[in-house]
This record gives sequence, C-alpha cells and structure tokens, in this order.
Amino acid sequence: MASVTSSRFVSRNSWVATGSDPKLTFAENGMRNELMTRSGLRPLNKLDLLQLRTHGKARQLRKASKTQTAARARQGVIKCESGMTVAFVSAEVGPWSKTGGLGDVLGGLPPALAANGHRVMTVSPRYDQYKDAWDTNVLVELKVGDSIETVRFFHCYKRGVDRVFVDHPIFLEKVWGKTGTKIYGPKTGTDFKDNQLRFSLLCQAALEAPRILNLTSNEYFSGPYGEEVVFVANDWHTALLPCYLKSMYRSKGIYKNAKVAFCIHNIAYQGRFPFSDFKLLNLPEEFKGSFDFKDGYEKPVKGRKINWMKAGILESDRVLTVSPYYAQELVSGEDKGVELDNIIRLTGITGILNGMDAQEWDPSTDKYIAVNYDASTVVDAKAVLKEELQAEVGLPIDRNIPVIGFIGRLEEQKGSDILVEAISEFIDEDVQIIILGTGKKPMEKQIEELEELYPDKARGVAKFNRSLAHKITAGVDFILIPSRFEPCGLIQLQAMPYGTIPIVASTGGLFDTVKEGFTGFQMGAFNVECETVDPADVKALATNVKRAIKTYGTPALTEMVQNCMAQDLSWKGPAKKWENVLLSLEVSGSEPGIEGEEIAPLAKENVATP
Ligand SMILES: Nc1ncnc2c1ncn2[C@@H]1O[C@H](COP(=O)(O)OP(=O)(O)O[C@H]2O[C@H](CO)[C@@H](O)[C@H](O)[C@H]2O)[C@@H](O)[C@H]1O
Ligand SMILES: OC[C@H]1O[C@H](O[C@H]2[C@H](O)[C@@H](O)[C@@H](O[C@H]3[C@H](O)[C@@H](O)[C@@H](O)O[C@@H]3CO)O[C@@H]2CO)[C@H](O)[C@@H](O)[C@@H]1O
Repeated sequence: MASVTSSRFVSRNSWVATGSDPKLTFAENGMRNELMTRSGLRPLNKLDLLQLRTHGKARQLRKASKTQTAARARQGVIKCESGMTVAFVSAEVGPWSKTGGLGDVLGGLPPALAANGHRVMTVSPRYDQYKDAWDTNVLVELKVGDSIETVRFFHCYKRGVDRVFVDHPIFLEKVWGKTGTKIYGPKTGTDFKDNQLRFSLLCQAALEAPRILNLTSNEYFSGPYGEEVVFVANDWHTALLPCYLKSMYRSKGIYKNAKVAFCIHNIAYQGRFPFSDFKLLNLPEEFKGSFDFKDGYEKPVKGRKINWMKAGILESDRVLTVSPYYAQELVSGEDKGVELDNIIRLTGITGILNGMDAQEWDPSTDKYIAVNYDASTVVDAKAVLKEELQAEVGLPIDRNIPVIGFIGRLEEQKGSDILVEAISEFIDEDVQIIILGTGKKPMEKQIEELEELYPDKARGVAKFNRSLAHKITAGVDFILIPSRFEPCGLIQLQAMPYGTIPIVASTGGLFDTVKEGFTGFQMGAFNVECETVDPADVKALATNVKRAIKTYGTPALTEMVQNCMAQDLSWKGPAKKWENVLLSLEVSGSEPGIEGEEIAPLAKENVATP
C-alpha cells in the first residue's frame, strides 16, 4: 500500500538484533548482527571475519557507542561507521536520461564515490518508463506553483548507487519515449513553458527522498538516508534546492547540519525568467535578492529578471565546477563568467576535472567496434576500424589517409560553425572529416550539406547515435574540438584511451587535459562571442589541422598515441578530489571513505559491472 507524507519520516522495516557470539568483540558482534540481518541471516564465516579484522572495519566499529547502535536499531537504520551520505540532484542522469555531458557525469561520479565507501543516491526525473526502476510506493505531496502535486518515487540500485527517479506527469507526459531529446523543451533552443514548475518539483522531491525512502538495497547501509546529507546540486535546474532546504526544512529544525554543494557544468544556461515569476517558486521574500538580476537582453523579457543559477551559487555552501581552468575563466570577466563573474568572485569556486566512464570508453572491451585493441595493437586495429568507419559513412576506403572526427551538441559553444567555415581551407590536404552531432536545425543542415560539397572528403551525420560515436572515436586519427568555451569536455577524455589525438581550442577543461605536443594539439583560445564566426578562429583552426596532419605517420604521432593511451582518465582520481571537498563541508557523521577493498566490495563489484 502506498504511503503519502509531506514531511514525516516513514520506515516500514523493523530491525531485529540477532544473537551474539561470545568469542567476538562487541563491535564485531554488532557487525555480525548487522550483516546477518542484511544478508538474510547468513551467519558470518571465517573469511568474513578475517576481512573485518584485516581491513580495519572491526576497529572502526569498535568506536561506535552502544547508544548509537541501539538508536539506529530502533530507527531501522543500519549505517557503516565511515563515509558520507551524499545525494546528487540533476535534470539528467546517464544512461537513463542524457542530452550531453551532464548526464555522463551523473552516471559516472556517484558510483566512483560509492566505491570509496560513501552512501550515495542520485535524484532525477522519471522521464520514461525505465525498465529497471521499480515503484517504491512512497508518495509525497508538494506545493508546486499554486497547486498541490502528488509525486511518487521509483528506484533501482546500480553500481553501488541508489538511483531515485521522481515520477510525475510533468516529466513523463512530455518526454516519454523521447528521453534524449526532449528533456528541456520540444526542440533545441525552445524551452517548455513550465520548466520552472518542473524543476521546482524536482528540487522539493529531492529534499524529501533522503528522509522518506527506506532503502535497503545496499549491503552496507540501509534504512532512510536521514538528515546528515551532503546534497550536490547540478546546474540551474537544481538551484532552488538550497533555498527550499533553508526555507522549508531548516526553519523547522530539519536538515540542520545538511549542506549543499552547487556544481556548474555550463554557465551559459542560467535559468533567467521574468522577475514576476518569483512568486511561482513559493519562496519567502528574503530570497528575492539572491535571484534578482538585470541584463541588457530582451529574452525572455526586457529588463529585470530572476536568475536561478545566481541564487544557486549564493545560497549553497560551496560552489564547484568541472575543471580548474574553467574555474579561473568564470571569474575572469563578464564574457566568460556570463555576467555571474562578480557573484562567483564573492563565493569562490573550486574546479575539479571530470573523469569519464572508463568501462564504456575502453577500446579493449568496447562492444560497438569490430576489433578490440590496446596500446600494443593500436596501429593495426585502428587501420581496420578506420576502413569500417569509412564504409559506414560512405567515404572512400583508405587506411592511409588521416581522418578527423567531431562529436558534439550542435550549438555555438562547440564551434561546429567555425569548423564548417574552415573546412575549405584545409580540405585540399590529404584528409577526410566526419562530423556527428545534433542540436540547432541550421547547424544540422550545415553539416549534412558537407557531403554535397566534398563528396570524397567529408560527411556530417545529424543524429544522436551512441554506436557511431564509439566507431568515430576509435576509427579516426584526430578528434577536433573547436569550442568557443568548454567547461570540461568529455569528448577528448573519451578519445584519448583510443589513441585518438585531440586538436582543441585552448579553453576550460580542454586546456587542462590536452598537453600540447604530448597528448594533442592546442589551437589557442577562440572568440567567445557566439553571434559571429571570427575569421581569426577559422584561420587558427585550419592552420592547426594542417599542423596535426603533418605529424601523421611520424614517430612523433606514434609517441603521442602511446602517451594518450597511458593515462588514467577514469573517475577514480576526480572522485577522491570530490570526496575531500565534500568532507570539508563537515556535515556531522561524515568521515573519509576507506580506500581499498574494505568498505564497499559490493559497490566496487558493481562499479566494475555496469
Ligand atoms: N550526436 C551524438 N551522438 C552520440 N553521443 C553524443 C552526441 N553528441 C554528444 N554525445 C555525447 O554526449 C557527451 C557530451 O559531452 P560534453 O563534455 O561535450 O558535454 P556537454 O557540452 O553536453 O556538457 C557540459 O557538461 C559536461 C559535464 O560536466 C562538460 O564536460 C562540458 O564541458 C559541458 O559543456 C559525450 O558523452 C558524447 O559522447
Ligand atoms: O548535458 C548537456 C547540457 O544539458 C544542460 O543544458 C540544457 C540547459 O540547461 C537547458 O536550459 C536547455 O538550454 C536551452 C536554453 O534554456 C534556451 O534558452 C536556449 O538557449 O536553448 C538552450 C538549448 O536548447 O537545454 C540545454 C541542453 O541542450 C546542462 O545545463 C548543460 O550543462 C549540459 O551541457
């Protein structure tokens, strides 16, 4: 039977202690009982005990007081005595929903934190009838705009992470069956009119989830997450979360110690709306100042506006972004900080480079490519994969011609328009180019026309096609990323393990991750002005493409291929940095995770098995 609650904690599990073994310490007995309860009363065997002792878990548990254990037992909460409790909130979570890199990050970072011994959930909309997520039968009523809406939670447990999906027609009715393309609006560049209500609902539901969902899927933690939570809000869609946390919960003594980290994946999208819309958000007047924003633009209305991202930045406890260089760019001035530079200078910002999904993007196991390879077989394998790719897109088959790829959302950010203008300046070289992307219709048209203009040299595919993205990444020699700005960029991270050399604009994470002459080519920074194509950028692009092509077949390129493939670009390193930042928020009960095998072998296993 479903339970409806607006603020009340609901737990249906009663926790029953099992018998104790006099040969074990109190802490070991506690752990034994917890494990038995969670594992369906499986008694601990010698191996389990040895693991507890040798890996220091028992030592940690000894620290736990009898009172704490008894209190948790009464609440039905079982929690390991280490790690943090983290809730990521986002409009996209891959692979369930993704329009680009935001979905990827929400897919990859949470499992990596879980593998370090933290209890981690993600909360995102249920845009579709995901076949692997089940109805929890837990309902809440939330005030959204003028009406009271009933929201349901769906859940699955994957790769050590509780994936929570917020179910409401406001998401499902619009996007159902077309998850990838209609998350924010009916088409690229057009937003759904009720996006503010949609994301207000998401933020409120996300604040309920840790308190009311009685999740028991994790071997090491079970019961509700409770209130000692670190929330990680992502981009403007989740900017109301810190505001609601303060106005609806902390004011009532709930989430007193919870903290919010706000991560900027792209400052270009801020959620600017008419000032009068503030009333839709159901926030007290005192928050108005944090939203208040004036710009010189007429969209969506002339003059004074509310700016969701501004409020997210100001009302959160910590602001992060996805690369150190982008963090610098954001405070460098109005153009790169997109008029929030002054606000970010006030709060400060930390840049942590993204990782990438090292299982999906691994040439030795990639299921989308015909030949798997590693650093010792890269040369032969890439020649075969290049021919397959040429055949698939209809270019002349020639394993000896250098091939350049481009993958990305077709928006001014990514510079596909600069690339299209530059092609004529380098296409007379011995080279082919393949472009894959979706986005703005005129830009899609631009890339599709390339086949007519350069039938033996260029192809543009206007599709969102995961399989082709993998085939391009593996089959081309160079991947071109001519972004006007790029907070981190995942394309170059995905390409390098395939021995595919990035040619990048020197911005954001592209500057941080591609080392000139060692792992790729830097083209210099491009003009961030999106209205026009700067002829200087067209020239720089063509010059650098020619420079890269000249290395084709030389030992210098062979060395770069090896340098690229030797790097660890997985989420492991970034997750450690995230862990340190989130720990510094000092939510009570937060402790470092345990590196190694100790705390979450199951999470690790799951990280390794998508
Ligand atoms: N047509 C297509 N077919 C198949 N797959 C496609 C595709 N077009 C794009 N993709 C995939 O979508 C992702 C795009 O990654 P980016 O880093 O370019 O993200 P994006 O700019 O969307 O995100 C923002 O957030 C991320 C995450 O923080 C930042 O890295 C980035 O700089 C910032 O702009 C990649 O996984 C790519 O393979
Ligand atoms: O993962 C890819 C990106 O997804 C998010 O960006 C979306 C953005 O947050 C939405 O608001 C919307 O942006 C549109 C914008 O609102 C509108 O005014 C107009 O400028 O067109 C924009 C594009 O349609 O869609 C974006 C995705 O296309 C996320 O915020 C980004 O960090 C990610 O890069």
